[in-house]
Amino acid sequence: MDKIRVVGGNPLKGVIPISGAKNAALPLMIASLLTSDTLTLENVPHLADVELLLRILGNHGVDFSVNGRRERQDEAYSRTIHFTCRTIVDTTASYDLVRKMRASFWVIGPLLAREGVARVSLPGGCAIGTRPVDLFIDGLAALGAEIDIDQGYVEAKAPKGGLIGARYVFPKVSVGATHTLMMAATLARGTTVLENAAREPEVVDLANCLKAMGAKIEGAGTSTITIEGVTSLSGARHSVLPDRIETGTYAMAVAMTGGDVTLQNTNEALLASAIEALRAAGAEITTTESGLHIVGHGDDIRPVDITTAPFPGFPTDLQAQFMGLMTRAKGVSHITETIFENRFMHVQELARFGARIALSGQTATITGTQELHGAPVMATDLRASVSLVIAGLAAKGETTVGRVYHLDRGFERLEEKLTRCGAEIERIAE
Ligand SMILES: CC(=O)N[C@H]1[C@@H](OP(=O)(O)OP(=O)(O)OC[C@H]2O[C@@H](n3ccc(=O)[nH]c3=O)[C@H](O)[C@@H]2O)O[C@H](CO)[C@@H](O)[C@@H]1O
Ligand SMILES: C=C(OP(=O)(O)O)C(=O)O
Repeated sequence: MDKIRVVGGNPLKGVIPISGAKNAALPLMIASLLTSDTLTLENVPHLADVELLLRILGNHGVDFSVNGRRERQDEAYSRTIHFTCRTIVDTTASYDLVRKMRASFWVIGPLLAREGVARVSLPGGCAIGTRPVDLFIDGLAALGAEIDIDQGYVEAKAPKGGLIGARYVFPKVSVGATHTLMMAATLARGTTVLENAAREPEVVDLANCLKAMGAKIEGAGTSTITIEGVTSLSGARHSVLPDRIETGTYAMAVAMTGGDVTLQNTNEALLASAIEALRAAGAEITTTESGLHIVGHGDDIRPVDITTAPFPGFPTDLQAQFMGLMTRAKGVSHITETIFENRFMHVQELARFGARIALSGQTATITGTQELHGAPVMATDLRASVSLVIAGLAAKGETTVGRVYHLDRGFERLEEKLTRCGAEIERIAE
């Protein structure tokens, strides 16, 4: 199993191109199941989750072809992928594949909408909480689907004539259930109104792509989304939006190492709450023509309290990285996690660097220390693992991070991007 070796102490300096967002690319790829025409997606990141979803979609009957492109060294490796699903050949998504990635469960919406039937294994994904699927089941049932759970599979059947538009109020904000119900409703008869819907930029990106395919959707980006069903969708060409979590992660790495970096192909509006927290911590952040310029003061980080919340709140996917930053703050900070009940697995690993963190319920209290020391640590999930890499960049001495397959799920060319900014980081094959 590969490891990442980091020797800390170098401030990051240079340019980092931001890739297309994993969490937008996945639902966009799934949308290809809704049409027999070709959906072309540009700026698709090269990640393990994307490759796995290509396999899953292939099993359902999606043909795809990939064009790679990288014109300049400082550009992200941007891929354009053409997806064509002339007919759905299998409406079952198996345990073997779906258990590896939460988002693969979302195929249930398009399969049901287009074929009237779907059998999808209960999902897996990062072990950051129990992550039930009750909202998907209740929402699809509101659209008229009959749903059973049998042997770990959700079996869904649409009424004769297809799903029927309805009003559904999410009892809790869910990104995945919003994506899934929005996709399902595009081909339902009549109007669907989703209330208390997720407002994440990835939901807006999916809605924009679905609209380009002929769907009638209003209100994406607000908590009420209205979808008027159409009889069929066509192909389209769409570019995946920039990865706001990758943006925030590198911004925090720069703040923590006291660097000076331009993040290209991204924008502040995607992560305003995280930028506000970074500024409060002392990082200087300005908007450039095509991205953000960050200057960090690694020995002068101010403590900042944050609480994670659905967009536009502070993203849970940046919580671990912000905790890494706070371990070097001059004072005490508090981080409260409200989205996932078990998303503090990085705490015991950060402690190996000499960080002082106390946990009480859903709140971590971090007492900053000026000096972190490199250590062997273990990645536990995607965002936790990158918090260990950035702590390693700021620590004195050598760090090795085990189980890097977590990182490969969501960070495109991490070592390359960091090396080009002066970091001493390499992958060791074992
Ligand atoms: C691939 C992808 O885009 N993953 C993101 C997505 O995950 P994902 O879509 O899985 O997260 P959700 O927004 O659904 O989860 C939010 C909360 O709702 C709960 N819930 C969700 C569905 C349900 O049926 N019942 C229920 O109780 C979850 O357990 C969690 O406590 O949004 C999360 C929250 O921003 C991010 O951390 C993930 O990176
Ligand atoms: C938690 C994440 O992914 P998933 O929802 O696929 O587990 C993530 O992207 O941080």
